[in-house]
Amino acid sequence: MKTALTIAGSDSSGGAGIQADLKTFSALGVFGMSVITAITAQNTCGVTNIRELDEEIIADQIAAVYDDIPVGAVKVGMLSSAEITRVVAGALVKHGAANVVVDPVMVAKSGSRLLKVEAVEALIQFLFPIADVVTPNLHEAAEIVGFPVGNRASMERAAIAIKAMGPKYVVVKGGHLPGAACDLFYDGKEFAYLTNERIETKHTHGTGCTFSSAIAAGLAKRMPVFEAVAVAKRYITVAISHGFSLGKGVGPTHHFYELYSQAGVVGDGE
Ligand SMILES: Nc1ncnc2c1ncn2[C@@H]1O[C@H](COP(=O)(O)OP(=O)(O)O)[C@@H](O)[C@H]1O
Ligand SMILES: Cc1ncc(COP(=O)(O)O)c(N)n1
Repeated sequence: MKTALTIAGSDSSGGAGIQADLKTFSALGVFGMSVITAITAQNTCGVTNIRELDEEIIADQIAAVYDDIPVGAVKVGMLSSAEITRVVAGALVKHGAANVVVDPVMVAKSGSRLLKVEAVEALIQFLFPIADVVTPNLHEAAEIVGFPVGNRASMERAAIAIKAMGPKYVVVKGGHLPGAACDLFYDGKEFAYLTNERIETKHTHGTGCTFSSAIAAGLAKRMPVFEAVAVAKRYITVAISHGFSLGKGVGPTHHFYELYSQAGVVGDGE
């Protein structure tokens, strides 16, 4: 059985964070494990409270998993603070983590901050150098590089600047661009665009979490990185096209094994 670990925040409404990650792992036929960094009181309308866990229990969760179970890939999501970021990076180094996907989660779709402004520097300093893939959206890319990112030319400049911070691959997500949903993949040499038609829906809660977990699932299945990203792009497109209205606000993406096997996104799940 292939395994993947998510290190992220809990979303009580089940659409994003740890919950979206575990649903994605399951739908893609990978055994999911989780380390919780923070608990959000959250629903489709927004985040009403955040409680960070202390660094000791975060490090102990990571040790409990790595000391016992082979981890095929790890996805890192919400880290909340600079201290948590440092502890997670240190633990991943200590345990020799491989196939590290970092989704630099900063702000929820509803506008609440999920990573303190002063923690962005720690993310760049401690986690980017050990990341295989980093997956910023346009807003996160801009906050990381310090210039606006809003079209293909600036996405390419941002990808080059982020690559120089240490990750092996960068995917700048263009979900917030006008027009097609166009993501930029950069390996340090060439750019490749992964493009799908924009799906007209407001139900996009958890899209970034789902996409980065799907990449981790592909890496856990030992796919080459570009293939894992391409499969994740197909997965997120199907997940958004079956997104649905739940609650009063922004509904979630859909994760259902049968759907993905019919769409040819997953095999037999090994
Ligand atoms: N309306 C949409 N239609 C199709 N794909 C989308 C749509 N919105 C986002 N995506 C895709 O979903 C993934 C997550 O992107 P994005 O929304 O930019 O990230 P985040 O959730 O971190 O803000 C990307 O592959 C992006 O292209
Ligand atoms: C706990 C948690 N983690 C991450 C997100 C970002 O969600 P999205 O994938 O919609 O950007 C979120 N809303 N809550």
